[in-house]
Amino acid sequence: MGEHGAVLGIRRALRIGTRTSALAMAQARGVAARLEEAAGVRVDVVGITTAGDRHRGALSELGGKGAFMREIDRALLAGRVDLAVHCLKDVPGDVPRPAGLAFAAYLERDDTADVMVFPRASQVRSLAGLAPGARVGTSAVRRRAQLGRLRPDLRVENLRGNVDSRLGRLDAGELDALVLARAGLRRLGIERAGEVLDIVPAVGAGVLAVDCRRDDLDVRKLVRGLDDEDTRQCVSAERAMLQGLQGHCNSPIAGHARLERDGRLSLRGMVFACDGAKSVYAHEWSGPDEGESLGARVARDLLRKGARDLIDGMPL
Ligand SMILES: NCc1[nH]cc(CCC(=O)O)c1CC(=O)O
Repeated sequence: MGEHGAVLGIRRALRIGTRTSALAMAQARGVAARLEEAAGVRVDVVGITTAGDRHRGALSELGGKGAFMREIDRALLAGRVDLAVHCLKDVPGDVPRPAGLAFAAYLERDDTADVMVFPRASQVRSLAGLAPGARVGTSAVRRRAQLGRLRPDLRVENLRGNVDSRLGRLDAGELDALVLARAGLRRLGIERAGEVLDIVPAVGAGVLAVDCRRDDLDVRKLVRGLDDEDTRQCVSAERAMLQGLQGHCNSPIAGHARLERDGRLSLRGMVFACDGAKSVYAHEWSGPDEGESLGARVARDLLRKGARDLIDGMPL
């Protein structure tokens, strides 16, 4: 047993709670493997079905917020699991996280690109190649709005469900194209040629966050070893912007922070009307370690430019 085995006392194995989708399980297994290697403890993955996964209808019927997290938060707080792995992109910005939990690590950011993929049988391989009025599947209003700006003629259809079932419906000919995160496809080991879309990513895109009980200092210390400092800086800015905008889990909001070569943080934020016909944009810089105030500043600028009406104009 490694150095941390002793630190963890009598706990000979740690349990990671996560959603049961193939993507969530693959992500959690990746984190488990890294922890096992770093700490020499056994790490098991426990799949937890959430209300959001069980529910087939519109998410608004569940009250929207946190439908994919509540059961996992409870399991973690109750000690049924010791850790949880979340796509930061899916963590709502308008509901506070439970006070007893803390993100102990943000893994190094993966790809943030949104890609358009096409049916295997189709000859079309680009957004520009789609026929007028072609059907494109996505459930994210951020993607819908930005597609509307690029190709207002497309028929964007609301499509929920896991990546595999979406691709199945695409290949079955129900849709002419689908927009997905390239990071998700990579983590699932799915090879599909697609076109990277020139759209602004979601807040937290491509970032996995590892959640722990706040008072579980042994585990927090161990998990902190997986934290990527540059990613933490960027997400602190993006999340502060989202909080400043009180964005919900499916708001028409895009935000992307980067660390410039000179060490400054840069944050671009955009808020759209649902068809993309209107939008507001802000881009600001700050020194390093000033992500929170940078995010607040960009949010204020967007609100001053009319973001509130665009966000509230969206049905949840
Ligand atoms: N809402 C689903 C979701 N949450 C995170 C990812 C992909 C990985 C990431 O961006 O962290 C996906 C799949 C997708 O949007 O295609």
